[in-house]
Amino acid sequence: MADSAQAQKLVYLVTGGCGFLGEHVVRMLLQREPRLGELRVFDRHLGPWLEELKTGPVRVTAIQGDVTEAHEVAAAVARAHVVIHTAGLVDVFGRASPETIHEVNVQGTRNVIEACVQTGTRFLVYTSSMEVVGPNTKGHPFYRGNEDTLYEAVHRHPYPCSKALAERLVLEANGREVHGGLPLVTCALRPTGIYGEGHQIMRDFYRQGLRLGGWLFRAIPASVEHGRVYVGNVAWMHVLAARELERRAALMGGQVYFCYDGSPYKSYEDFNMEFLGPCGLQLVGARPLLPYWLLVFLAALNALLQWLLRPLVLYAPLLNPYTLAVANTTFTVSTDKAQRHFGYEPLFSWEDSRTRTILWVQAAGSSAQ
Ligand SMILES: NC(=O)C1=CN([C@@H]2O[C@H](COP(=O)(O)OP(=O)(O)OC[C@H]3O[C@@H](n4cnc5c(N)ncnc54)[C@H](O)[C@@H]3O)[C@@H](O)[C@H]2O)C=CC1
Ligand SMILES: C[C@H](CCCC(C)(C)O)[C@H]1CC[C@H]2[C@@H]3[C@H](O)CC4=CC(=O)CC[C@]4(C)[C@H]3CC[C@]12C
Repeated sequence: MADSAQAQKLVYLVTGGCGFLGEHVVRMLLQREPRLGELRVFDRHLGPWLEELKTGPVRVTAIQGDVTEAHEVAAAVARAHVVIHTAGLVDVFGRASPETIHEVNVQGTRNVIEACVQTGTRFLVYTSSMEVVGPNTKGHPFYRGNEDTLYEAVHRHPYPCSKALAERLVLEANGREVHGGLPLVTCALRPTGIYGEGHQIMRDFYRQGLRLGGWLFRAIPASVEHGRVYVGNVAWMHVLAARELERRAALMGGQVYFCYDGSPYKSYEDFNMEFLGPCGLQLVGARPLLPYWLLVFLAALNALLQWLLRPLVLYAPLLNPYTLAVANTTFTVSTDKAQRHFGYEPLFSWEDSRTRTILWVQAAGSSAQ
């Protein structure tokens, strides 16, 4: 990736490239990375849509593999210039065991780092999460904070614990000598709640609203702000960070960046209504319909039922003590660090992001009828 080799075509690897974010990163690279020569898409479950990408000018290599298998990761990383590591087990509902979440998110990330070191890949962008910071177990608000905001990050849930550990591994690996003698350059991007085309929870809320005759019921006070960011902008930020890591290695290496764009600050439910409203749903209640103590009780009941039923069936509803705490705690970011460090500007305006998401919800909803 030296200046003298401007014309050199680069090999990129995207782990988790068939997930919600990963697919957008893959498509964004193909559209907006002129130096791309080969794109390797690594995932445990490959999507059929990859086939259509194989007919374009860039060589697209689909690799079915598991990040917890070090040899599979090493084979995929070999001779890649850049790795974008988005693969992860996103589970805050108790579907997977804490051990599995740790294995995929922490050991999987360790495998990616070691593969870079062994094979001589120098540039690694890691998809971290706002959850690395908070909300913490004490429910402290994080109001329009940035990467330097002091906040007591206390985690107990396996998902944020695993993301925090993995992020630390990635940042500590910055500067390690890779095969060939040059230093590894790493950075971590921390999206807040991502929305956009492919967002399964949004689709589930839409279907639930349709089942309830077009109504959704407010559970969280409108005053609780929740940070959200459009998937296209998160993908764009990954592409830009990956592109700039070499030129700005001294500045960007070992750094974290929140993902942000022009999406408005709103409560989780009011924000969802920006898309679900135009699709015909209504949110009932200016205030939560149930008292908070009752939600806490129901969340605890769900947790108990999940535990009791586990030997028989997987019971994993949206409401549990952890999701309630996250949804009910203000967490919003306000920063320009990515702009200052690598020239990031959102590619999609809020209006574009909103329109694209509405069209997707409508299509996803009608295909479910
Ligand atoms: N969805 C969100 O709101 C946020 C997500 N993130 C992070 O973004 C990344 C992507 O998340 P999403 O796209 O939402 O999730 P997703 O579940 O849609 O995508 C994750 C992808 O990783 C793959 N994967 C899982 N385990 C694997 C394994 N053992 N080996 C290989 N591939 C494996 C899955 O098959 C899937 O395609 C994750 O690292 C997540 O922690 C961060 C902040 C917010
Ligand atoms: C499922 C929650 C909303 C339901 C609340 C209820 C039952 C009261 O209506 C979601 C609220 C906030 C979401 C999380 C947040 O966006 C931050 C995240 C970051 C990640 O890295 C992964 C996903 C998530 C934890 C996200 C998960 C769903 C919510 C808890």
